Amino acid sequence: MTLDRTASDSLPARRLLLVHAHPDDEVIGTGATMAHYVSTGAHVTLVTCTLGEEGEIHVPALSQLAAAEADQLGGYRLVEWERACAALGVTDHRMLGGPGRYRDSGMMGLPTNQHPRAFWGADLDEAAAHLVEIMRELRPQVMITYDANGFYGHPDHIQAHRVAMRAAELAGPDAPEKIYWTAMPLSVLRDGMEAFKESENNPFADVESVDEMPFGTPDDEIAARMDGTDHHAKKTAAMRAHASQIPDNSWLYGMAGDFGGEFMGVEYYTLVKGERGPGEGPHKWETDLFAGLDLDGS
Ligand SMILES: CC(=O)N[C@H]1[C@@H](O[C@@H]2[C@H](O)[C@H](O)[C@@H](O)[C@H](O)[C@H]2O)O[C@H](CO)[C@@H](O)[C@@H]1O
Ligand SMILES: [Zn+2]
Repeated sequence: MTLDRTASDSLPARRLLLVHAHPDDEVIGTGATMAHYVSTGAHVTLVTCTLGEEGEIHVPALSQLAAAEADQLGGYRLVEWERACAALGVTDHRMLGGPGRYRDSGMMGLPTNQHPRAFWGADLDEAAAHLVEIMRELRPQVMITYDANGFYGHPDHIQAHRVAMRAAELAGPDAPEKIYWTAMPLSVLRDGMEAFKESENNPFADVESVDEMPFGTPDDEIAARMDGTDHHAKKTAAMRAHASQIPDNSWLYGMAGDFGGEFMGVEYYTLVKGERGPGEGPHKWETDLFAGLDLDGS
């Protein structure tokens, strides 16, 4: 079967697709990876599934935009999201089904999960079809999304995982050859707990052990370590674009500042589809998500 030539013929040889739930997830979990691949000439496509309408607001002057007030936070976060993508150098950023198609479901168990447009209640195949269309257009070789728990259990993250994986099933020959899920090695979590012990803004303050965290992956189950410390400043600038969600006193800035690039500029992944390419270190972690792919014919 010969495929209709798609837009991908005119795109760079390496094409990366990321599927995230809300504006700001892209930078927190994968900002350095995105900046790295943009800077090395790959085509990076970000698909975000909701506008983040149910988010908290950490800028007092914007408090009336909240869902329970003027319900305008989604439109505001769309602009933050575009500015964050610009800071990372990402020009291809899309909302799944178009801006406003799927609504932020709120935290698990809240009544907002039942909103008629809540992403959590979306029809899986209908939502996946929007992503299949993008896969057919771009034929990305690599896709990044979350694990089945959505990394930390948020319903929109779980649904983003389900939609991304379903689309990869439906896309057939246009599906990504390699699929990664965002992850945090237990060794890094432990080091982070230790490093933050004396910090006044300690995100681990209420945690006795990493086993209490909703995320954490044994080091030998991690497949890739993306060192984007060269892009640590872009990631920080992109975080600042999400000011309604990431306040100036956020512990994330503490990570970026006090603990250097390891916590902010390095991002980790498990590999759930495709062959692992050559790697480095005791666990042979890949340092390139396109490692091992034949990019000539793709
Ligand atoms: C990083 C992320 O996924 N943020 C989501 C999340 O935000 C949390 C929510 O506001 C919660 O009430 C806070 O206690 C928690 O600190 C926040 O991380 O959920 C929001 C609502 O669905 C979502 O808009 C936000 O992007
Ligand atoms: Zn999120």
